[in-house]
Amino acid sequence: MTRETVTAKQASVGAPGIVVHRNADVLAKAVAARIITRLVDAQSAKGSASLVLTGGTVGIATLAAIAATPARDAVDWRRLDIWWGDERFLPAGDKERNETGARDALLDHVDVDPGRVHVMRGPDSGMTAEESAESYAAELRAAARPEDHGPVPGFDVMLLGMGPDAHVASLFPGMPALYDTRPVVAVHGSPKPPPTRISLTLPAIRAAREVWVVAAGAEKAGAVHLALSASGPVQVPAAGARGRQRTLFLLDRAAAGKIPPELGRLASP
Ligand SMILES: O=C(O)[C@H](O)[C@@H](O)[C@H](O)[C@H](O)COP(=O)(O)O
Repeated sequence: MTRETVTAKQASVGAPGIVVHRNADVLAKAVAARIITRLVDAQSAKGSASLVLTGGTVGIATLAAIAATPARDAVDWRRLDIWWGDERFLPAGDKERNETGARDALLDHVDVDPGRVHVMRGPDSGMTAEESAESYAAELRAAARPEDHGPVPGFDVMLLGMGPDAHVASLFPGMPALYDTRPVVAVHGSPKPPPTRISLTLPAIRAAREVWVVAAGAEKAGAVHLALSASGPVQVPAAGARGRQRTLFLLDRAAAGKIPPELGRLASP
């Protein structure tokens, strides 16, 4: 696995770390290995772990890479809480749901505890999108502990795909969800179909111990550049995606093509 990392300058406290891989396939496999290690460490330290999943090509490819590696058996899947950063507001089983993609890629192939797989409900639940968002917020609040200091649990790892417009989850530039202080909101009029979604907001994203933004392809390079520069999160939502303890941008070379010079040169061209 070829990995180029930005110079040590980038590793300053608070600044996102950047790790660049040869291509999207190596990226997915490398993120899979990183997730497995992080979950094993968390379970060793505190007996359980929590992982927030994302939709999108890299997000789902990463889950498939986890399923494909024997190292997946190092994770105690029964002691893992699984959440979503966003969901398309579609009926359970719809192939366009992020949940369906995650189940097909990984969750149906490992021994998860169904009671610890926290899905964002669709219209088949009888709830409106707003009610589904409120229901998910209540589930998050019930899972939060005193040490989390808020209504959202301190997720060990939150995976976030990123769009070419620098959206993360279903937080699209300039839309009302970016001004919302609640942890979960309904999104209407999403520029990325389908139009109605449920999404964590930036305050909920920032409750995570670690936020890992994963992106591949030249079409993401501009958004990566903006997200790593001094951009405002309303116009560049990925610029607001920061973990309490650590933030990583896990990229392929194409998506890293416009890394700002002030962030250091890639270790090798
Ligand atoms: O519901 C969704 O669509 C995702 O959660 C979304 O945030 C996705 O991760 C990005 O749009 C990147 O998607 P790609 O990796 O397919 O470009």
